[in-house]
Amino acid sequence: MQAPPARHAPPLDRPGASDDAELGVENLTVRFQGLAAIDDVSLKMQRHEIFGLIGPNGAGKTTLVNCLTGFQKPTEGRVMMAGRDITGWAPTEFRRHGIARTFQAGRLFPEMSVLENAEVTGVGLGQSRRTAQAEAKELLDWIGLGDKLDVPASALAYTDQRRLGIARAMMLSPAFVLLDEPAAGMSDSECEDLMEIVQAIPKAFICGVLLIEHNMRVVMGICDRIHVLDGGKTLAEDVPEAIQRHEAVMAAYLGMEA
Ligand SMILES: Nc1ncnc2c1ncn2[C@@H]1O[C@H](COP(=O)(O)OP(=O)(O)OP(=O)(O)O)[C@@H](O)[C@H]1O
Repeated sequence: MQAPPARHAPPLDRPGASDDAELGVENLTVRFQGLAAIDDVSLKMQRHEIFGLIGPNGAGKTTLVNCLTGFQKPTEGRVMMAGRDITGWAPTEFRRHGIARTFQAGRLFPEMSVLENAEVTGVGLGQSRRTAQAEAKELLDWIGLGDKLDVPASALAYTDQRRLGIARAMMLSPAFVLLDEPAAGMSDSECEDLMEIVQAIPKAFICGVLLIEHNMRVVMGICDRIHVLDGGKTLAEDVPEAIQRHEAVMAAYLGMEA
């Protein structure tokens, strides 16, 4: 893989997206037919860090990310960026203001080429085709897909589909990117590659990363801080070394892969 290009997110071209902007939720609750998928959770992340979000299946991780990207309206509480209440925004507004995400299921356009998949994101966000293509090529090169630009997304290996999902999310240099289980189904060496990519993002793009991941080697290896959810509630938030020693966290994960 090539070294990441020295690119920087233009800091003030989006409302609230200054270098020290924070993204977070305050007293967030999401109920589905009475069940609290998220129960009074508060957290805050910054643009220079990799922030892990972990918890057993059904803990509420995806629901929280859906709230942080406009895909889910909270029942109570607020979503905040740089001190601004952005709770009611639609997903496209979140994306236009520099909050991007990947999806567990990929959501690629299978018949379109790798390059077109990234390019179409830029065009959808208002770039000219030429600008979008140039940025897409640069990003795809960086992420290790530079030799597969013309390959249809459907023909990509699973891990390459994940890379393409990340490249698409990085179009227009977001201020924050939320990665939903990027290492799922990857081998150890593929995980190493992925960790290198994710680790480069905060410095190369001045972009905070929120990482949902079940692979504890990945989470403990690259996160600056980790927030643990269990049954929709915050169980702990701390640096990886402390989370690994946290008794309630260990109990919640008992029997799970460590
Ligand atoms: N649209 C929905 N309607 C009803 N219940 C939902 C909906 N989305 C999520 N839930 C429920 O909310 C809870 C939290 O789900 P969520 O997918 O956020 O957890 P998760 O931590 O991401 O789990 P996993 O690790 O398995 O992806 C679960 O009990 C789930 O069944």
